[in-house]
Amino acid sequence: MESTMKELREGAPVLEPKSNVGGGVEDVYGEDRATEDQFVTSWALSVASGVSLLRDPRYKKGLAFTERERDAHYLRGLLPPTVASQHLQEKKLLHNLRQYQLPLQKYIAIMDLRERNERLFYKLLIDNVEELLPLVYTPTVGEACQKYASIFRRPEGLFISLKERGKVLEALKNWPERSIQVVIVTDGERILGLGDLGCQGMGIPVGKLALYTALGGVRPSACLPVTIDVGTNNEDLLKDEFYIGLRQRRTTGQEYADLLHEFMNAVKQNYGEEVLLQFEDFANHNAFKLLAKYGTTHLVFNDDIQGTAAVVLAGLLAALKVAGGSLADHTFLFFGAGEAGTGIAELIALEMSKQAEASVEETRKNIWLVDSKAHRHEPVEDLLTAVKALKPTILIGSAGVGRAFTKEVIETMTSYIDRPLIMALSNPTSKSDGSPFHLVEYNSRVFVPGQANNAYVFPGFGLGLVISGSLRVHDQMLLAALEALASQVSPEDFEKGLIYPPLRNIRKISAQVAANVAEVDYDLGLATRLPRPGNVVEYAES
Ligand SMILES: NC(=O)C1=CN([C@@H]2O[C@H](COP(=O)(O)OP(=O)(O)OC[C@H]3O[C@@H](n4cnc5c(N)ncnc54)[C@H](OP(=O)(O)O)[C@@H]3O)[C@@H](O)[C@H]2O)C=CC1
Ligand SMILES: CC(=O)C(=O)O
Ligand SMILES: [Mg+2]
Repeated sequence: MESTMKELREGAPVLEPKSNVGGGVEDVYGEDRATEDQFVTSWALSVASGVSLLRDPRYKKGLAFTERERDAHYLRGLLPPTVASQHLQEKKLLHNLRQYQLPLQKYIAIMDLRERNERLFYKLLIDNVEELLPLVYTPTVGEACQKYASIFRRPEGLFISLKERGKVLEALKNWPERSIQVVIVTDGERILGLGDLGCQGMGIPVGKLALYTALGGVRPSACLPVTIDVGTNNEDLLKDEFYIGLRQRRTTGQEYADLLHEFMNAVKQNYGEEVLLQFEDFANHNAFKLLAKYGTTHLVFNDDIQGTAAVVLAGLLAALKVAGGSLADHTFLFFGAGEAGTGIAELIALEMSKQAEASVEETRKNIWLVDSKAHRHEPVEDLLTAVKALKPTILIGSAGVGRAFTKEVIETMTSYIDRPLIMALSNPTSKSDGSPFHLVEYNSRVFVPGQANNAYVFPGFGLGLVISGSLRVHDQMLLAALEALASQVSPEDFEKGLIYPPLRNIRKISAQVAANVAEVDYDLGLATRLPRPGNVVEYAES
């Protein structure tokens, strides 16, 4: 004991970065085990101790510091005598959180926890994912973005505005972490279904990256949330005296492209070829262009287009296991022909062409998309007329418009098919048919509506790219990811009418998704972390 104490006081034993399988993902900082109730060595530039340790959100444990840690880290007298387990801290926090009436109050409380005690935040999120996901993520994060200026306490993530033109690399270098593996970037123009929230869109990359850690196991310090601020066309924000972003209308054209280009190149220059850049909540007119432009030079992934597509197709494949038949037996109608709708439609067409050995052009013929103007059909007035005319057997909502799937629409579908498949994807609740949904009790039976959300795939997908050191995203990886997700739906889930596995299993699901994605990376020769691990699932789980 004496010698251990001495060792710790004189500086904890140096952790040798282990070159474990593939290299580059070794847990030098102990973060991968961050939620375990374990002895903490507080690595910073120097070993933090005393008051500075108690104030360090990454290493502090509050009352959970053990007697041994209190001696080793000069904490004697700075804490009350009780040593509380992490489990007890978690119980107290959950109790406190449940006292708040409003979801936004809960959001503020949980994000405050993240600022105070990162380990406890992630532990809480991991253990209570079903309860807390709607706070950290959709729908509450949408409200938080709308009210971002008024609840703003301290900056989170990196803000790259037009003021940083020519200095983007400098701004990246100001970020305290060096080993970044995942960047999520938004320009705030299409935040969920809420439209242009400008600089206040930052809540989205921050929330999604919290899920990268909690759901996908990527260490927090390797995650970088970024908001590109090129102005906003939201008149209310421009008039709001508390607005935190650039007070000008959105820059477009060359100026926009130049800032994005400088950013994309600076990220690659600073963090290397294998850094994953996830585009999130860009408006339609930029999202497809950016993905096409940078898909060949960077490791980029658009969650709204690609992640959503993988999740929805996984749900369809799972549903077909119950309903029988194949994708080709169905007529698809999308309400909303944007990033989500067309992304899903294209992936369905690709999978159908694989299954039916037909051309993608041919398989697209069973898929219809409706926006506020109709196309390749006599113009139709509304969704109901479209349903009557096309008789879809699968209806997917991705228009960001609320209350569109009326009783009449559903009843029309049930008039020609016993069990239509209906997926309401739009977010958040105020702009949708209500994802996530409440339980429904009917004829003494309780129905649990599933939530088709890209959170089922992106954390595992990103982890797969990270652990294999992928250089590019390929459609085959999306197919591999969705197959992994669909395979996780158990007979018990089907029994309950579910086509997605419960979110409480999400870390296991993410590991499976990651493993499938990494396997494709290796197969396609796009992986740089060599040698290829023997058991990729175990590797992802580790
Ligand atoms: N569940 C999930 O995982 C995901 C959900 N989403 C949600 O899906 C929604 C759409 O996102 P995204 O596709 O990226 O957005 P886009 O802006 O790219 O697309 C929206 C589409 O809806 C159409 N639309 C808008 N208003 C109407 C209307 N009144 N009637 C018919 N069509 C309409 C638009 O076309 P036009 O304006 O020309 O009519 C456009 O085709 C959002 O609510 C978003 O939050 C997105 C990604 C993932
Ligand atoms: C879930 C998501 O990515 C969206 O609604 O934009
Ligand atoms: Mg999104």
